Amino acid sequence: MADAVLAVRNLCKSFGALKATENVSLDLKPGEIHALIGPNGAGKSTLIHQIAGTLAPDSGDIDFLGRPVGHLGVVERARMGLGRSFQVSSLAPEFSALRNVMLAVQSRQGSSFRFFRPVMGDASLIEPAMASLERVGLATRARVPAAELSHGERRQLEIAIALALGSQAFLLDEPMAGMGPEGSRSLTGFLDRLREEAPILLVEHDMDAVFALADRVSVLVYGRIIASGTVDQVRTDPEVRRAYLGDPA
Ligand SMILES: Nc1ncnc2c1ncn2[C@@H]1O[C@H](COP(=O)(O)OP(=O)(O)OP(=O)(O)O)[C@@H](O)[C@H]1O
Repeated sequence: MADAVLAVRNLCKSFGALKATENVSLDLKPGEIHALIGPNGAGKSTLIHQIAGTLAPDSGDIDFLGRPVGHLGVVERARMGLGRSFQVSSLAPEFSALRNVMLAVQSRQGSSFRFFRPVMGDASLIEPAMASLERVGLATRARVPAAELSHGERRQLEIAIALALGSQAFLLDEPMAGMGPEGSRSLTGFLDRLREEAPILLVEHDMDAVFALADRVSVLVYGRIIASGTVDQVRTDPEVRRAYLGDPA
């Protein structure tokens, strides 16, 4: 798949006798949301960990932006623009939204000579940080401490940070977790726009969100992908209905 941003081929990972990832192949193309769904314990998080680099696969290949990344650590993959978000919160709650993003811009610039300079007065940090906040629709909330933002706004702030760090693809593990119906709806609208910034591999149990957002859906059961296709293809697949969605008949 020449134009895939992310390509996973024949990935395998066992924990003792348990095959948590069994020969999984999938890809992520520019501009798309590819949802990964499946019952509890299917191996979704284990797969995301292997792609992000926090867990080593037993075998298989991972290519990102056309380069093999399987041998790289999590920090190197993140530096290349593989952005994982929402499970390990990187926010400093007492700092404003702006300051949180400025710290990300500063770490991307990686210039240690800035160390003794006050972050808040530094125009070369403010401009790109405000631009990231604007991209996620949080510019008007720039001065609000992260702790005072709503749950959904904190998700947006995490994405602004990921964008400031140069993310070229997002690995989102259950972004809707802990959100009420209104929060879920507004985060769904946000993710719908975010795909234009970078494609998203989305692990999510909220089927309303998945069916509203996904260009493609892959269904993972006991570590294996049992179906992959459009929302309609997957929804009507008899094996998927049996194994996961529940057949009303
Ligand atoms: N470090 C580990 N050591 C041993 N077994 C593990 C480890 N991590 C995960 N597992 C097992 O691997 C399987 C897949 O777990 P995983 O958390 O990836 O599933 P999941 O699809 O993300 O589940 P959920 O939807 O509940 O988050 C489970 O049986 C789990 O108990």
